[in-house]
Amino acid sequence: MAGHVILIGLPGAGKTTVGRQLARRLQLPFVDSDAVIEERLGCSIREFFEREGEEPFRDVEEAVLDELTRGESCVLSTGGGAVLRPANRQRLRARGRVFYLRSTPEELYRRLRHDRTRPLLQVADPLQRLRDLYAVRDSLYRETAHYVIETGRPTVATLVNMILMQLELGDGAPPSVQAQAQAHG
Ligand SMILES: Nc1ncnc2c1ncn2[C@@H]1O[C@H](COP(=O)(O)OP(=O)(O)OP(=O)(O)O)[C@@H](O)[C@H]1O
Ligand SMILES: O=C(O)C1=C[C@@H](O)[C@@H](O)[C@H](O)C1
Ligand SMILES: [Mg+2]
Repeated sequence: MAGHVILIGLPGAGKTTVGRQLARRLQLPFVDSDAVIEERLGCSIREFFEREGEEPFRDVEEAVLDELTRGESCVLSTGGGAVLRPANRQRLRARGRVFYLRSTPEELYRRLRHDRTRPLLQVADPLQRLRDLYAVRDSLYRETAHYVIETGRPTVATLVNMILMQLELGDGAPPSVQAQAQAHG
């Protein structure tokens, strides 16, 4: 199977965790755009955010996403904010099969409540922050994605299988089949 498999979703959605296992199953390289960005910046995203602010970070992110989606086929785990810029949304959708790993803000909070690495969540009320991010971004993820995968209950291994199943359905799968498969989440 040629082409990029691209995972999008909020912080904690499982893009890195699911992406690594999926890449193993597909025998494709796994690439985490946040890791590539940090390599390029020579510091953590958190440090860069604190020093330079969000827009300079988004500029680097857009350039890296453009580069990675023009490169060799891989499973690409994107940063949570990758869908914020229209140019990113168009490129991701045009250059790969895009999966939105969807979770509720409450579930994401349970997964990340002890995390100190995600800059957007270093606030007094991280749950409210996740709710705010979800309110803004859910529609952007849906607009970008070819498939929505509900991640609340299945194990990571099951999620990987669900994605593999969707990939085997291929580009020509009728919307009703896709919707049915989505509903199994
Ligand atoms: N489907 C899942 N069920 C339960 N826990 C999960 C699931 N997916 C991921 N996790 C856990 O949630 C945490 C965050 O997962 P992960 O780092 O993969 O998210 P991410 O989408 O890559 O986040 P970010 O956008 O911040 O990089 C990890 O501790 C991971 O083990
Ligand atoms: O949700 C976001 O906007 C972000 C998520 C992370 O993956 C990083 O890309 C960065 O911390 C920004
Ligand atoms: Mg990640």
